[in-house]
Amino acid sequence: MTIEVRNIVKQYGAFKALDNVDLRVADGELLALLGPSGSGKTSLLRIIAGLDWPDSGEVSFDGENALVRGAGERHVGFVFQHYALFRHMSVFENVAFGLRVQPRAVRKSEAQIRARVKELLDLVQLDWLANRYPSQLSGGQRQRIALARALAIEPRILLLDEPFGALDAKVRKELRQWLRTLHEEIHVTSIFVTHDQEEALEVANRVVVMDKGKIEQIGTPGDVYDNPATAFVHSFIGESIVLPVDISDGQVKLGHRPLNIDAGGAIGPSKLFVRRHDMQIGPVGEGALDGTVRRVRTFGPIQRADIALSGDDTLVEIDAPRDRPLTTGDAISLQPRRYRIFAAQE
Ligand SMILES: Nc1ncnc2c1ncn2[C@@H]1O[C@H](COP(=O)(O)OP(=O)(O)OP(=O)(O)O)[C@@H](O)[C@H]1O
Repeated sequence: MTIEVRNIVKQYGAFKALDNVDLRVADGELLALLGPSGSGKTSLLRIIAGLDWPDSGEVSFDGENALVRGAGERHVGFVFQHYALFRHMSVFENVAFGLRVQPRAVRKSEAQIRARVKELLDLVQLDWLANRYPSQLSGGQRQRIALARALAIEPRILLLDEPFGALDAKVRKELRQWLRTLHEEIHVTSIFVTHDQEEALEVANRVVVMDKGKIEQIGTPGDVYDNPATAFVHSFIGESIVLPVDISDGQVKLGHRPLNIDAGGAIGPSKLFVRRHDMQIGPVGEGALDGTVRRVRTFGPIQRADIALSGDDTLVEIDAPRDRPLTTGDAISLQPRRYRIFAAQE
């Protein structure tokens, strides 16, 4: 099932939660909506689900207008962060629920329902928990059952809103892998909302980065990380060093210091973005910036160092491989290996 969203505007009073959003989701995609709190992710998901309506714009599923249908008629499965399972029902009955309440004309027989629930519990690898009650499950198990329940009605679209948000870091990581594998098996068009960039980059085929009700960039995880389209995307995804620069006559200056890097067409007050691991360390005077090492922490294969830049002591945090050991007090130079320059925003 393809989803097409066109020119969606959603206002709450004078506040625009969604400002002309356009999005096309291909059949079988696993798409992440990623953005900071309040960027409009949930508002967009609710409109696609049929739980809310836009002030203007269009939503279609496989080319058919979805806005004329309510949530119940859209054949959409949901999983939310706190998707309360029915406490008084066993795991089996929770998963069976959607099938039991279907209209009589399409309802499956008891034997078919039992077979379908068994199949779903196998799919989420929790068949051994069928007779337990929700209070007897871990948080991660509950979310997997919630997903089995959402899939019971064979939804054409699966919508997940921070499905792992309430779980601890280790369980989240396991469930990410699990969701990806599950999606490869079932291929239902899926959109999941997260504010966690690692989760989005690790799980999704494509990532939609949102800010202030607008889409900033749509791309593969590789695209949004390696080729951020805007300053916002660069600072939101991955850790970056951001330095205010000024560009005139093609020359990039940090304060009064010329940096000897290519301005790439930018003019006037701008921001230089460099990933922490993209700063090459060299002898003083041989890079774009000189500085002094202030502090070094070593973990795993990298050393993270605070460097005070010569001139105004601006501190930048860099990641360097351990084969070039840094010591507090070292005078060094930094040369951006890869960088982007964006016009400074007011
Ligand atoms: N019913 C409502 N009435 C008024 N304002 C609302 C309502 N629902 C959402 N908003 C506002 O719209 C904006 C977008 O909210 P939304 O829930 O879509 O953001 P989000 O990106 O999902 O954020 P979070 O990650 O915190 O859930 C927020 O500023 C929010 O306060």
